[in-house]
Amino acid sequence: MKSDYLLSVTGILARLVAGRPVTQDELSESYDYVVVGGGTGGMALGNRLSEDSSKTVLVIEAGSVDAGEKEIMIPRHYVAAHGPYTAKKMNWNVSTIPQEGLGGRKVIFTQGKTIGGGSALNAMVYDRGRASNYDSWSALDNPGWDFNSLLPYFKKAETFTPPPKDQVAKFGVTWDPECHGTDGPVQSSYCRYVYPQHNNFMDAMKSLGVPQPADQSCGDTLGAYLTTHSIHPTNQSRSFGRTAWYDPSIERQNLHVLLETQVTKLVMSQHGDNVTISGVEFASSADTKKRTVKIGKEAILSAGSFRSPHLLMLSGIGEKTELEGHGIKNVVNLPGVGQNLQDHAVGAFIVDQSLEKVSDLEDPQFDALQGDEYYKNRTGRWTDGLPASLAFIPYLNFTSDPNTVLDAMNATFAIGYLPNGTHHTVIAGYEAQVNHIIEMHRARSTAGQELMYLNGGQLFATILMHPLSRGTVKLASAEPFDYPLVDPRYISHPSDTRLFADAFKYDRKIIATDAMKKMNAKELAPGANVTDDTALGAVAAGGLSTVWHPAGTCAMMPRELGGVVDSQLKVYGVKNLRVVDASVIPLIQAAHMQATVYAIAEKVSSSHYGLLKL
Ligand SMILES: Cc1cc2nc3c(=O)[nH]c(=O)nc-3n(C[C@H](O)[C@H](O)[C@H](O)COP(=O)(O)OP(=O)(O)OC[C@H]3O[C@@H](n4cnc5c(N)ncnc54)[C@H](O)[C@@H]3O)c2cc1C
Repeated sequence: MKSDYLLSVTGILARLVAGRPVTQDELSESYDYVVVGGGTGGMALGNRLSEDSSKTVLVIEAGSVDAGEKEIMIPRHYVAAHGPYTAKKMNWNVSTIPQEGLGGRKVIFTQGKTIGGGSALNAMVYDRGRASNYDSWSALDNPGWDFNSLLPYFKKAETFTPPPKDQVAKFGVTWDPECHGTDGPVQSSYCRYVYPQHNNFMDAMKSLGVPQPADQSCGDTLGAYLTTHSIHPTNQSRSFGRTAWYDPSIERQNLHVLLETQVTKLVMSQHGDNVTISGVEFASSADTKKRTVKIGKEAILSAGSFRSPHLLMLSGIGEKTELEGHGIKNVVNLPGVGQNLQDHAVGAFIVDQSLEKVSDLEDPQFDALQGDEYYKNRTGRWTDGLPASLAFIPYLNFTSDPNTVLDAMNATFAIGYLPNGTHHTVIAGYEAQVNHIIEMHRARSTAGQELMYLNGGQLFATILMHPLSRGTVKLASAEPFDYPLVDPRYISHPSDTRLFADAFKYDRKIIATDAMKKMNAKELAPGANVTDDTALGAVAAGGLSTVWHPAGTCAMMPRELGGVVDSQLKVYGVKNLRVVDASVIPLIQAAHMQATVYAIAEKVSSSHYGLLKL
């Protein structure tokens, strides 16, 4: 075990242990940067910030580090990545509060609690939103966050590998190398196994006028295609926060990672209106003694869309009345904290089709053979298990009634569906967002739904890309080990239900295409007898779930629009505190999350925003 002594910038002689996580007793008294949460954004930051060997960096992660278990690493076991195995130690195991729109049902909300956070448990889809999505961030008064400005950071995080020749020949995959990175830490490649039914899907989509984009990473995501995943192309295993960012940096002597420790509060000093973070408080459990570590330069919250706002509130940053209601002194009155929660809800259309039996991994003998093939050649069904055939479809392309749906989204009416008592600045921010959503739908410059064609076409999953419903994250109590109350308020805006009804009707058009008829595709659910919008909406509500994409709860927007961080991701009213995770996304993009979170971390840790130079 190597050890060393370094002089930190604050002049404190610090004992730094390299090559492994540190224990609480091995911590230095002070670090230049303390990153709270070693998840998707946090571990990327920990890595990038510690590239400068003159800076000391501490990452504090509530979970532990995986040991390369098959449940984490192998695509075939993806479902296990948010199943019982990981539930024991890598998942926060939380649910939403009862959802009014879902008849009081709670939704289980998997959240990673390990190095890599969500990137360790997710379905590995590695994609980007449409250019207009990021351009709308910029238009919400965040200069520098349009697609073209973000593209270099998407590329910086990525090493892209094109599909093998046989896959190109069989499935017509296209790509544009100009839009990809070649030496970033995160691997992006195509799943080695592709269902033969992918071609039926592509043909069906084509016959309905849905094109295949040359490469979705270039800003034009609309259309149907085979997506890339964060998978290592050689060994067909997960590329994520641990493999991409933690493993390559843990040997650095200026980086400390403290595991199984929860940050409980930010320690502040206040002189008049000047608020500075002087340290962070942490503990390994509710029963153990709390300790603190000092901060030389900045604290960075990367605890995810539920826990970053939670920590702000526990520390006195948030809506005054809510905090005081829990006996917490309000240091900065920031009503946007924990508001503006957006998530991608999903509804299912179930299909019976007989082209090929696709669930044969349930046959233990077949599964074992496929396992052997995986370990020997890294091919076969074990390299699948993930969503791969996707279509991003503009709303006006699948609704039968374009004018009515857009009129019903009207921002002036939409604010009536926000939670009672929403602060006027948050309302103003929401109105601005809704206007952007309507504009993107009208111009067909974004997707209304992502259609996932799963298990070779046995399940069509509709994911609502731009929800108008907004939820909240609130304190359950002032006790830091009590998980906050998560209320996504699914389908609280009626337009969201309407989109699911429109999508189900469109699914019926898909299975009526010649390409699907060849597979004898037949609707199993909702069922042909369910036809009117109200009944289809009720079916959607009955089965509605999440694809675990919470965002927006520490939104990057002006303060007068309910924003929590400015366009440098600095928390308003505090001198040296940033948030770098999915919570800063002001308006959720029509895409999955991880590539965007990495791009955010890459951008903020580049010299552009001066984080490294402060
Ligand atoms: C099951 C599942 C499937 C998904 N599928 C996909 C997909 O296919 N593609 C995609 O792009 N996205 C997917 N996502 C979403 C994506 O993974 C997340 O949006 C992304 O990982 C969020 O990154 P983050 O940095 O905001 O938070 P996280 O990665 O969740 O990181 C937060 C970290 O902070 C830690 N933490 C929290 N509180 C504290 C505290 N008080 N003290 C110390 N540490 C703390 C947590 O343990 C966690 O490690 C999926 C997510 C899930 C859960």
